[in-house]
Amino acid sequence: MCADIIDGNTIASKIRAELRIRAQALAAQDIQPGLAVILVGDDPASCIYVRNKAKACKESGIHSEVYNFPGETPQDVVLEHIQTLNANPKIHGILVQLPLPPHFESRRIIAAISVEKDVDGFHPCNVGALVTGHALFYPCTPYGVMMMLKEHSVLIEGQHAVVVGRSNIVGKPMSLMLLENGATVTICTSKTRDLAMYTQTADILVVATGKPCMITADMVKTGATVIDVGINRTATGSLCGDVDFATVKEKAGLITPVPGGVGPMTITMLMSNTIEAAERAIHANAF
Ligand SMILES: Nc1nc(=O)c2c([nH]1)NC[C@@H]1CN(c3ccc(C(=O)N[C@@H](CCC(=O)O)C(=O)O)cc3)C=[N+]21
Ligand SMILES: [Mg+2]
Repeated sequence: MCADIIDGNTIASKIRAELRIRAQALAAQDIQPGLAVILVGDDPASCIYVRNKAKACKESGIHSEVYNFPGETPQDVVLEHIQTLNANPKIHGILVQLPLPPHFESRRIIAAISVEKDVDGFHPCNVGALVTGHALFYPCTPYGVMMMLKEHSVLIEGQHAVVVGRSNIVGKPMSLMLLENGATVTICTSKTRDLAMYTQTADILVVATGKPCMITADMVKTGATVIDVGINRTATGSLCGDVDFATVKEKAGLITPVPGGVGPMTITMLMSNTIEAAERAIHANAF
């Protein structure tokens, strides 16, 4: 068996074309969706992501502002800036690039973002809403994964989904979204005892551990859908995922590549959440 590839770039451009139409409809009402991105420090990977986000905004008709604070900025300065953005009617979405420098408490920073502008879906209120099935914003990476599954008509209801990774950004919300769609969900970590025993029974396997090539062909069921959320930079500067793509693609039914898989979808769903926030702001202002 040789897997079909789930092409993140192709699905992302299709969704972005739809988003541009929604942005044009907003423009006709004199509203331009606005996203503020806060970056603290100069981590090279974070800088690349933030640049990609700004570029995607431009392509989708979204106004974007990037605030790059020096790494040693006091937390209170950033908290105050978030308050200013919360009150700015031109800004519909606020994203604070993670990870933050060690002297920051990410929990406090995230909690300071207005719930209506939390396009990452990381605010505790939005996490609670997701848990109870009333999400305001789906976190961008798992949202992108769900769109990829939908685009390829992957059956979710009744299927066994195994998520490897338990982060607040990917693993936990991913598990909840698969559960919401009727999957039987198993959450593992990279340290799960006899991990292969679980992954071998997965109809849908989502891997987000940050451990390069940790999922090998022997760990995957023939015909499974394999989603690789990992982005690891090798010593030579190239990118690789958490899945050993070369061997797993010979056994899986569907598989995402790295790069060109989940990454472009993450940014696209950020654009989608920002446009959604701008559309909601019109209705809120109508009263
Ligand atoms: N508050 C916050 N929200 C995030 O959503 C967030 C974050 N912090 N911190 C970092 C992670 C990572 N992330 C990526 C987005 C796009 C690509 C992406 O476009 N990847 C390209 C390759 C890009 C490259 O060449 O490095 C691809 O996979 O094809 C990757 C990773 C968003 N994150
Ligand atoms: Mg995200």
